Amino acid sequence: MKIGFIGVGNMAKAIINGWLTYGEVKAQDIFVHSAHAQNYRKYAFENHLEPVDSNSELANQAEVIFLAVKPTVLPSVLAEIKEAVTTQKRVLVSMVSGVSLAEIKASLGAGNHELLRIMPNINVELHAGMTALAKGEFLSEAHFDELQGLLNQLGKTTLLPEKDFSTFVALAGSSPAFIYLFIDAMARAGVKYGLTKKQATQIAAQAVWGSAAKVLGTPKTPWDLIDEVSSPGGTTVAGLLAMEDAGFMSAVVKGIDATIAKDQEKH
Ligand SMILES: NC(=O)C1=CN([C@@H]2O[C@H](COP(=O)(O)OP(=O)(O)OC[C@H]3O[C@@H](n4cnc5c(N)ncnc54)[C@H](OP(=O)(O)O)[C@@H]3O)[C@@H](O)[C@H]2O)C=CC1
Ligand SMILES: O=C(O)[C@@H]1CCC=N1
Repeated sequence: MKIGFIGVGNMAKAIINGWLTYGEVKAQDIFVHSAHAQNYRKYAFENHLEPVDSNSELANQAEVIFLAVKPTVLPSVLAEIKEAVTTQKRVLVSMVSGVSLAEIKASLGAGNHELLRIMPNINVELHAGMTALAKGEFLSEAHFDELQGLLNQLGKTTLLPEKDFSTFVALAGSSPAFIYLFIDAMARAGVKYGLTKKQATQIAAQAVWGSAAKVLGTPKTPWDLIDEVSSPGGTTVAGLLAMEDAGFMSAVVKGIDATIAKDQEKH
């Protein structure tokens, strides 16, 4: 399957790098175009991908087209590729946050366009991603199975109604940044008590990684696990109560609220 990427920024590169690392998709089957020739040509050259001169030419060459541009750029991109997508019956996969399948369909005009909306996160590069999928009404089962198979190789996927995509953006699309913030805050506290930033960051990141693995591998709830770590009269409960006193849980929920509100703003 020949796969094209319109936009080769952070998210597109994470997906492409994830596939290339384990050879799931051949480099010569990946076509790329972005706003600046020096960017997409350099990346294509370094990774033996196929650079293409325009969005419309990419739509002529690739059977499946991943839309990996910012929401504000999407309307002009869809206008450029509309003819090729319609006449050549291309499959479109949009990872653009806040833009529904209905909006994409409306921009493309008449035709039974095969569409898939996805919301990946940056961890796909390490095959530890979390990606939501919403099928367009005309997407064939065969194309859906093939694309889900490719995305499953990059981590976990889940089918999700589009109405829940904004919540998913907060919990998985944007949340790596929130978790980096938590790791950095822990590490900074380590520095306060004399550790080097490098060592403190490694210690905090390993603790987060192991804790996430534990949550994923047990039927117990996080609350059960919190109790297992909290010895009576011990250090953990003292730390937990001080964090809650400073509003830890409501700070997290406020961050999620703001992320969802931003995703739902019209562009
Ligand atoms: N970053 C993330 O973790 C996630 C991002 N997303 C979504 O993915 C999309 C891309 O995000 P991200 O990769 O972070 O953004 P970046 O800013 O890193 O990349 C945007 C890309 O769009 C390209 N571009 C801009 N204008 C055009 C155009 N007219 N035609 C073709 N390409 C164009 C840019 O080109 P150039 O490089 O040449 O300037 C760049 O490669 C967004 O909609 C975002 O919501 C979804 C989930 C997670
Ligand atoms: O910040 C953003 O808008 C995108 C969506 C999810 C992650 N990055």
